[in-house]
Amino acid sequence: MPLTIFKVFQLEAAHRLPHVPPGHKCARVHGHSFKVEVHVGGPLDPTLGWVMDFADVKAAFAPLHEQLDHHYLNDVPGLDNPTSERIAQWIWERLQPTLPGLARVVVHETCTSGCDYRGPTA
Ligand SMILES: Nc1nc2c(c(=O)[nH]1)N=C([C@H](O)[C@H](O)COP(=O)(O)OP(=O)(O)OP(=O)(O)O)CN2
Ligand SMILES: [Zn+2]
Repeated sequence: MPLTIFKVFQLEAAHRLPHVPPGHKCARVHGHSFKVEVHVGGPLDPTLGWVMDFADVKAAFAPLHEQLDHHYLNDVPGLDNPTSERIAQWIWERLQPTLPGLARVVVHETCTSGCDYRGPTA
């Protein structure tokens, strides 16, 4: 990809990880201020001077933000085990059909941890 652009989204959500060993802190319900980066690659439009309008990235992500923000992620269909990895894949699968050039979905679960997903063929 010659150029990639990205947009960052913030979402507040709760989750628990149902398959961690007994006593693991993440077995308990807890919340995060997740940050999601959506990266889109492609050629530069010579007239507009951009890969894609940031507003189009925001519009594509909006229905997913609606499903995730201020929700208990374990209740979201397809997210019964909402690790950073599964959340990144979940977003990719739903975004890819409507966002040509999707290159990366990065989920920051905390300030220090997260997942960088570049699609199933990367
Ligand atoms: N590979 C993964 N490991 C963990 C995930 C995950 O999604 N993928 N998730 C968690 C927990 O949900 C937890 O909320 C985040 O874990 P952690 O980074 O350990 O959180 P801390 O804020 O306690 O981290 P410190 O930087 O050590 O303070 C666990 N593991
Ligand atoms: Zn967590």
